[in-house]
Parts: sequence; C-alpha cells; structure tokens
Amino acid sequence: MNSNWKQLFEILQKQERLIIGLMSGTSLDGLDIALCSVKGSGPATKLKVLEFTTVPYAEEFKREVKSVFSRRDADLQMVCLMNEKIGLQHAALILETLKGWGRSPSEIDVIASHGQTIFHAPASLHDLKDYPNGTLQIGDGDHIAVKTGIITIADFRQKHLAAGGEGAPLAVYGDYLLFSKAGEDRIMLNIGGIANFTYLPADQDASKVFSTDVGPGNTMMDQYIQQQYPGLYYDENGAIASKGQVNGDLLTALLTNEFLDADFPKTTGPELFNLHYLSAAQQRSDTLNLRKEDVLATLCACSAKVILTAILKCFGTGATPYIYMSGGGMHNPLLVELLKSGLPNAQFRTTDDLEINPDAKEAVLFAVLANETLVGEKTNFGDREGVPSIRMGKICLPD
Ligand SMILES: Nc1ncnc2c1ncn2[C@@H]1O[C@H](COP(=O)(O)OP(=O)(O)OP(=O)(O)O)[C@@H](O)[C@H]1O
Ligand SMILES: CC(=O)N[C@H]1[C@@H]2OC[C@@H](O2)[C@@H](O)[C@@H]1O[C@H](C)C(=O)O
Repeated sequence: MNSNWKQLFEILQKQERLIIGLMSGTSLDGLDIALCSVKGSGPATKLKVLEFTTVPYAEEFKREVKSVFSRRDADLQMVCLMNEKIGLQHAALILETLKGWGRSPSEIDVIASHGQTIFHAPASLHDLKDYPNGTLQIGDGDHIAVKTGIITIADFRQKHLAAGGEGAPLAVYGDYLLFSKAGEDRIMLNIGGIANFTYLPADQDASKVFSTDVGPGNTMMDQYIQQQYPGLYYDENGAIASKGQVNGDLLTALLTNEFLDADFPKTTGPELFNLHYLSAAQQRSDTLNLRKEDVLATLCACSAKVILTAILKCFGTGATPYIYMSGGGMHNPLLVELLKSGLPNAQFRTTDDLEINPDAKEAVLFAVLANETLVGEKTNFGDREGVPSIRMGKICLPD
C-alpha cells in the first residue's frame, strides 16, 4: 500500500483525530486556525478546541486578496497566482502557529481548509439563464499539504453545488452534529461579513434542520468604515454608529431587495451587499448627504433588522428560542442590543456556553466536515433543496 494511503488508513482507525480547521471569511481580517481533538462521528461527534488563534493578514497581503475578492473585473493572472499564494501563505501561517503552540506538524492528522471565497454566484444572484449555481474558493489544498506535510482536505463547497445546493451555508452539517439538543429550539446565529443561522428544532428532526444566509452582518459597515475612515478596519464596539441616528428612509431603502424577501435556505455575499448597494439605497431614499455616523447607525440597524426578520419568520413572535451567537458581529454591543430588544422572549447566549469559542466556530465547522469525510456515515437530511445528504471536500496528499 502506498505510504499516503497507509497513513490515511491509520488516521481512519484512530479513536481521536487531531484536525486543524481553517477559515478565512468575507471580512478578510485574517486566518482562523482551530486545533481540534475529534472523537467519533455523526451525532456522536465529540469535539474539543485545544488551541485557537486568528492570525491577522499583513496589510500588503490583504490588498492582494482584495484585488481578486468579489470583483467581476478581477485580473485573471492575479486570480491564478493568488490561488497558489493563499495556499502557500496559509501553510506558512499554520507552521508558524504550530511552532508557537509547541506542537509539531507530525502530531496533526489532517488540515481542513476552507480557502478564501473570492466569488459567490448562486443562480439567484447572477442573472445568466442556463448557468448553474457557482462559488469559488481559492488557496490550493495541495500547496498546503506539500508545504506542511499534513494531509489536507479542501474545497468543501463544490460537492454541495454538485448535489444541487448553492455551495453554502455548510454550517448546518456541523451545527446539527455538535449543537442539536432535545427539548431546545436553537438558532446558531453567526454574524460574520454575512449573517447566517442554523435552525435546530427541539425534536432534533434532521429533515427540518436548515442553515440560511439572511443578509448583511458586518460587510457593509466594514466597507463603509474602510472607505470613509482611512486607517480603520471596522467600527470597534459600534462606537461611531452609537453616535449617529438611524435614518428611516435609508433603512427602508436598504431593506428593499428581493433577496431579503426570498424563502430559506438562500445564500448571498458581498457581491450583492456592498457599497454600490448602499449608494443605490441612498439615491433612492434621497439620503446622500447624511452624516457618516448616521449612515453607520442605519447600516447597523439594517443588519439587526434582517437578522430579526429572519428569526421571526422561522419562529413567529411568541416563541422563545435559544440563540447561540458566534462571529465577529457578536462583539458589537450596539448590534447585539438591537437584536435583544427585537426578540425579548429569546434567550441570547454565545457558543462559549456550548464550549466552543465563538470566534473559532466556523473554523471548527470545517474540522467537523473533514472528520465526516473521513469517517462519517451520511447524515440524512431528507429529500430537500439546499441540504443535500453528502460528505464534502477533496483529499490532498503531501507527496
Ligand atoms: N469589537 C468589535 N466591535 C465591532 N465589530 C467587531 C468587533 N470585533 C469584530 N467585529 C466585526 O467582526 C468582523 C469579523 O468577523 P468574522 O471574522 O466573524 O467574519 P468572517 O468570518 O470573515 O465573515 P463570514 O462569516 O461572512 O465569512 C470584523 O470585520 C468586524 O466587522
Ligand atoms: C460562499 C461563502 O464563502 N459563504 C460563506 C459566507 O460567510 C458567511 C456566509 O457567507 C456563509 O454562507 C458561508 O460560510 C459559512 C461558514 C457556511 O458555509 O456556513
């Protein structure tokens, strides 16, 4: 048997696997690296986060990623080169981080790499007839495997597309296995660049579980801050938005879009929710001259409103779901306050209460997906659009 398969075979037999989950999301702030110990599979999965860090991207690297991110006019040569460069950079960050943790690459069984989404084009967002759903993550897995010497599972989203999904959100596959609880209606709410949630019903019926994007989380606030306040990357603790006033006309214009009214599950990205979206809404509502802090207050209110509307659509007003938050937006007190006051009956918690660091949650998800690819039996989510019963990812070998 060749040595790669022998090693894989040994990994499959283990009681406990050490898996590094990687995530670099739409905020482009850095690479999340979660070292997880994973036992079992499927609903019996037991996962512990042993180490976690976010390694911030250097400014120059951020600029390079941005040059190909979410742009229809991206230079194809740069896309090609960044596929390799992101892979190499992620490998270097993993090796450096392992060193800092006092661990050697030989201890790690598998890396689960999400890569960097550079374009997301579900059929609902592109208007090209006769073209399928599309999404593209770059940061090649073979580069990570060769440079680290660790078997790498990468490119998770293509199988989801191939099986009829939109390539996202994949959170459902991990959330159901890790967080579903009998007797508790749960919403796993992740507020990243895009806000999304997974609904986990109290009866744990897999055929009712789903994940959906709901709309902008931090993405438009971040883009506006970066455009209007050079040197700032985001509105820390909502400090600037807190000084502004929500403008009702702009808010109504921001909330007027087909995507926001569409049924679940659905996906989106900064391809829709961006500064063009904001300026078109400002033009329609005749609010181009608003103070910057008022624009930010309104963008924050918009994110809160899309999340609230989606959760209410899922549960109705009288319900008392448990909402477990994760993602950078949960550190924005203004946004969280708006959510709490809009859902007075809900219990707000974070995934910390479920022993998963909320900033690590998406990286952990990919560790779970890789574990399922290796040893999972398919979870049956029923015959439904958007949640195909599949295992995902491509296996990249070091030699
Ligand atoms: N203290 C804070 N105050 C306000 N906002 C914050 C704070 N900390 C983080 N954020 C927000 O969280 C963002 C990063 O969130 P996160 O890393 O979850 O996004 P992501 O994973 O890149 O996005 P996605 O999940 O859509 O791919 C920052 O860009 C910022 O907008
Ligand atoms: C195409 C893509 O990268 N989508 C991301 C993005 O970030 C949040 C939201 O949009 C979600 O749909 C998805 O990521 C998470 C991890 C998911 O697939 O569940």
